[in-house]
Amino acid sequence: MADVPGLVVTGASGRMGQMLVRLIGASDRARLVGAVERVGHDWVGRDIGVCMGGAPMGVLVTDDAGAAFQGAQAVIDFTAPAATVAFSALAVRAGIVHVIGTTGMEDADIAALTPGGVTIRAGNMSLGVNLLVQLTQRVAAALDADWDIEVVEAHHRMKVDAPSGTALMLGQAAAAGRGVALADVRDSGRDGITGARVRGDIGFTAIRGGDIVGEHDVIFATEGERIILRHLATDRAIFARGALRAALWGQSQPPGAYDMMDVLGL
Ligand SMILES: NC(=O)C1=CN([C@@H]2O[C@H](COP(=O)(O)OP(=O)(O)OC[C@H]3O[C@@H](n4cnc5c(N)ncnc54)[C@H](OP(=O)(O)O)[C@@H]3O)[C@@H](O)[C@H]2O)C=CC1
Ligand SMILES: O=C(O)C1=N[C@H](C(=O)O)C[C@H](O)C1
Repeated sequence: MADVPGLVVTGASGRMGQMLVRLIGASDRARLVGAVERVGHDWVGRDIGVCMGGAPMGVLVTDDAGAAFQGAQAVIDFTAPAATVAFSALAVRAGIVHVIGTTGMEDADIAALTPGGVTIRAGNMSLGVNLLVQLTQRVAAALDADWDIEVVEAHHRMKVDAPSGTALMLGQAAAAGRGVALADVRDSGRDGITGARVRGDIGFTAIRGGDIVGEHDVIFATEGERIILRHLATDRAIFARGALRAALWGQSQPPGAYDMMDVLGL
């Protein structure tokens, strides 16, 4: 196993962190060499496998990301925007691939990522959603603005950002298909006397409840008919598998900023 890439998982106690630790632990194409949590987290200093309620995995949770990255080949990072920006500098310094699943990143966060390394960032790492992004762009390109475009997403009650990263990917694809910038046509969070829909706008609606893993509809609605493109995620493993694939793919890439379309060859 020593000849397969060593991976670090940040936010190791999180929903995605634990999913990734399990996936990497069971993989024969990568090995887990680090698990990072924030300073003061009660898992720090303990074996990650035991913390997750299983057998020891021989990796102690650390709050020292810089040390964890040294000697690894990649870090898989599903945390929060400020943490991801900080991990970016440490990943480039350590010369390792940075796979970023974190969503809710503003333009300023993206601009603050440290250049010079291999960075793979996507608001959704699943094959299905990345195909849906392409379909959305094609359908939007085929239809004119008589067709209203609405993106509806649903997630679990603990999600902190809206619209979801996936919804924004889909909105950007629809805007690209139409040949417009999403920032010019984005309509999020209707409430009250909103007035009639503006022709050409792309609307976003976010539902939050229970344990919904992630659901996305792109609705194209016109007089007398509707087209709905839909992706339903029922298992977070789809995101973890995509992230592991990205970390392995990144090992043979020159420095640059990549996304899952690059990884999947779409
Ligand atoms: N791109 C994709 O395919 C997917 C993206 N996501 C995104 O991934 C992110 C995480 O989602 P999820 O796992 O559900 O969220 P969780 O809240 O369950 O996990 C986030 C983890 O990151 C930790 N964290 C936050 N800040 C730091 C820090 N400074 N240092 C170390 N650890 C830190 C949190 O610790 P603490 O609890 O102490 O705050 C927590 O353990 C979200 O942005 C989500 O939208 C999710 C699924 C798929
Ligand atoms: O927070 C989540 O859970 C998810 N986040 C991503 C997003 O914001 O789109 C991907 C997936 O939908 C799950």
